[in-house]
Amino acid sequence: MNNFKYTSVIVRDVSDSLGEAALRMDDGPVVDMEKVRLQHKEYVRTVRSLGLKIIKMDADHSLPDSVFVEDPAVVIGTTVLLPKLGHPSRRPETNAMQKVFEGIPGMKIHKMEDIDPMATLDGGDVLFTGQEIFVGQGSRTNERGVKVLSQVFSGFKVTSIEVNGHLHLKSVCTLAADDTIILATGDDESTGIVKRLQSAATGKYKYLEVKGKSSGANCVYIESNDGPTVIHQSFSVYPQIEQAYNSLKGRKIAVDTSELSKVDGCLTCLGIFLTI
Ligand SMILES: CN(C)C(=N)NCCC[C@H](N)C(=O)O
Ligand SMILES: [Zn+2]
Repeated sequence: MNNFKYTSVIVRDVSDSLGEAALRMDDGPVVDMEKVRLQHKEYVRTVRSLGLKIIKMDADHSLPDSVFVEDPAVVIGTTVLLPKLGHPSRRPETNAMQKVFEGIPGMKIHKMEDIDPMATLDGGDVLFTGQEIFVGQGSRTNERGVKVLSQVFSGFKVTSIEVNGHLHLKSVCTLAADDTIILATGDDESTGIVKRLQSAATGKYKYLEVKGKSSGANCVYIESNDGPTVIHQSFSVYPQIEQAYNSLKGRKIAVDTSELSKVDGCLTCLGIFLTI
């Protein structure tokens, strides 16, 4: 199975309450809701332009973080884990997510709540490389969540990486090609996290390091009929990442999620990619 040849992507419209109620690690500038909607629209237009079918979920204005669909679902092939989200305010997002997967023929659905009610996990902590799974253990994902993940995806080696100072594992590293992991080394915490990942890795990878704001290392890698594509942050907002991304084969497309980054969002958060 080609792990990154996606056919469709699940996205969810921005909740009106994002600006005033989304979770955020630090109090910073207010969110410009007009700009957030435009940036999200551009993201959806971009993934659609790659020939992917868009499965769009309606906004839920009572769930300010629900645009970040990556967290309430982990999908590999036809197996989906619906985790119990680390932050209580986000747990109701699972209901609508479960309904979406119940409507997709052939998906095998596992609910973390049913397996171990004490386990928690956010999908943003799960980095699947095609060869193995790395999972961040930190403020949202606990040891029991890692255990459930390993049981559900028992066909892959699962390695837990301690995450501190950042929201998720994928806030500091993601897959930029089927053999390349891009790593943020702009601050001590991200450098520590990515060093732990590199020393624990069993797969053979090329590593690309980027300085500056760690979310510059958050990108979406997609294989389609006309080759590989990487969706990355804009070089004008993240000048230090340009050289690393330009060294990658295939198409590169910039999508600016600078507004969403005010509430710790990034590129991988916005879509669940399916290969079915
Ligand atoms: C890879 N990343 C960072 C994610 N998958 N999720 C971002 C969630 C942000 C949201 N305000 C929260 O704090 O939950
Ligand atoms: Zn994210």
